[in-house]
Amino acid sequence: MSLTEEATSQSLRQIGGLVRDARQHHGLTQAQLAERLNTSQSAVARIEQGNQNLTLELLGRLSAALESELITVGAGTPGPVGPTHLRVVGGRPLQGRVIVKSSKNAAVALLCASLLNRGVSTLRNVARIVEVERILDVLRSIGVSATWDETGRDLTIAVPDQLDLAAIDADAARRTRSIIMFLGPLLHRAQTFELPYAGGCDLGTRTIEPHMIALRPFGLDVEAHAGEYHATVTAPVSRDRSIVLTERGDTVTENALLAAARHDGTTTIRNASPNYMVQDLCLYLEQLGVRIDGFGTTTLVVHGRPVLDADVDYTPSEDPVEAMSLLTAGIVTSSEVTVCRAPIEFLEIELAILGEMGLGYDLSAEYPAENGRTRLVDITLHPSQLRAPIDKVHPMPFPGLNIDNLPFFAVIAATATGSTLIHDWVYDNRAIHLSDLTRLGADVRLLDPHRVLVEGPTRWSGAEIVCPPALRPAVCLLLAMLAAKGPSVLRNVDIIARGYEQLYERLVEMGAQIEVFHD
Ligand SMILES: CC(=O)N[C@H]1[C@@H](OP(=O)(O)OP(=O)(O)OC[C@H]2O[C@@H](n3ccc(=O)[nH]c3=O)[C@H](O)[C@@H]2O)O[C@H](CO)[C@@H](O)[C@@H]1O
Ligand SMILES: C=C(OP(=O)(O)O)C(=O)O
Repeated sequence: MSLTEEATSQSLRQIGGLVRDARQHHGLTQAQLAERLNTSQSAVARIEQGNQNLTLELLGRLSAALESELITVGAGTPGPVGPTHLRVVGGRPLQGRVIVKSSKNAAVALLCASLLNRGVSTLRNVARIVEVERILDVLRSIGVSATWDETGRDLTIAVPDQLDLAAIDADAARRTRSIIMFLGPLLHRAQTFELPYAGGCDLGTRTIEPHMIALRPFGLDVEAHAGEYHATVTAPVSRDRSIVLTERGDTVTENALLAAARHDGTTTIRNASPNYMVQDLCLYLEQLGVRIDGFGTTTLVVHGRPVLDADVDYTPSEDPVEAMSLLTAGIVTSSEVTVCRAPIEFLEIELAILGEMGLGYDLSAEYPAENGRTRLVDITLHPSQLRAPIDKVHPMPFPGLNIDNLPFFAVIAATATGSTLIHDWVYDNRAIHLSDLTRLGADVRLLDPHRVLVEGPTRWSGAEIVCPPALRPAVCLLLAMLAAKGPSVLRNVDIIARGYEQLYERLVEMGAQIEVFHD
């Protein structure tokens, strides 16, 4: 063996060791990692033993599958590296068409809902995002079989009769708030159980009290201590009941639906959220045989069935927040682009405000999403001179301006002439992150933790910024960098993968100049 061959083989063994450690850290078997990579278990075994030549492409897929950039190939020496960064050269118009992917928030609700089904749930066209992988890790850790098909888009989920809740992947669970939606399905399966605290983005305190109130009529009592929710299902439950949600929250409505689905009787949920992810969940539950009256309204009447056992096939709808992100990319770069498959019902208020601000756009005829209910359109943007809206921009539970779409209005307002007041009454810590836009030349003043005043138009300039620990504000910075002439660097962008699939690649396809790099 020559010296070069010796060095290569040593490098491959080192990489193999890193892959094995990372895989075990994630609690994955070789077969599970193989599934994520779309390869065979024997190929993973060869990689871990250092007996497999590695292309850059395979290294990239390994890093994505293991949720972290473990390996870099620089100057011939592999070694551990830190987070992912972006180098952006902005000021270039985008062009062409971009297709909106299916939603993160429906995907996580449907994954939790699959716990209700004794049959096999096939979920199609599921977003390949870290948030989905986290819930899948948790499901697999308790014994659920979840398999991607060979296209990597469709998931088959089969739940065993007995779940191994003691083996729950607490690390994955703590990194997502959606774990809270295990409560509704699990209260039918165990009299006592523990779940790790729900986590997620740093948006300030997010109460789970409405969930406790909504699930109490189903006999659920939860005590929180030592990093865990200790759940007991004891109280006797009546056949028919009416629940009034104290907040019209999305996941609390979903939790109430999940609990009601297997309750033998009728549950009326008042002040329910009719938002997009709730609608997807209702449609899936209907396929499981649960009748739900009031679809798309704030009063849902659920006719539960104690046993849900059906092989179902469901495709969640397109993500309105992704659509808003892509629209914002087009608006702030003054581009003529078409955002295809946008769920119009969940963007109407956003578009009405943008129309008032002077945005020119055309809508195609409506067509149905795969779920048969959600109305989609293609939105073509025309470069427009924007003016600030007369009234403040503020979110409301649906039907209102989507809370997750609000941050994008800060970037858009910065390109408009005049001052825009943005009022995020919802999250304590989200508006604060928008003040990072000043680093790119915007005039964004934080009036208090919930209100920012944006004065436009902005002469954007490039800068180097570290991503805030919040998904949407992080994407807002990236989009502002697309508007800023010259180079920018956005550091620690891994949080974006929590909710967006191939965002950079798709923006690059539209003409953006974005390069991924590591230290
Ligand atoms: C997985 C998922 O689906 N996540 C979405 C869901 O989270 P989720 O349903 O978990 O949202 P929260 O329950 O945290 O609600 C968001 C905030 O709004 C407040 N609140 C909500 C409703 C209401 O009527 N009154 C009220 O005050 C809550 O107290 C909280 O501070 O809804 C949020 C608000 O749309 C979105 O940002 C999240 O993307
Ligand atoms: C706040 C968000 O999501 P989550 O509820 O998953 O934290 C979001 O999608 O912006």
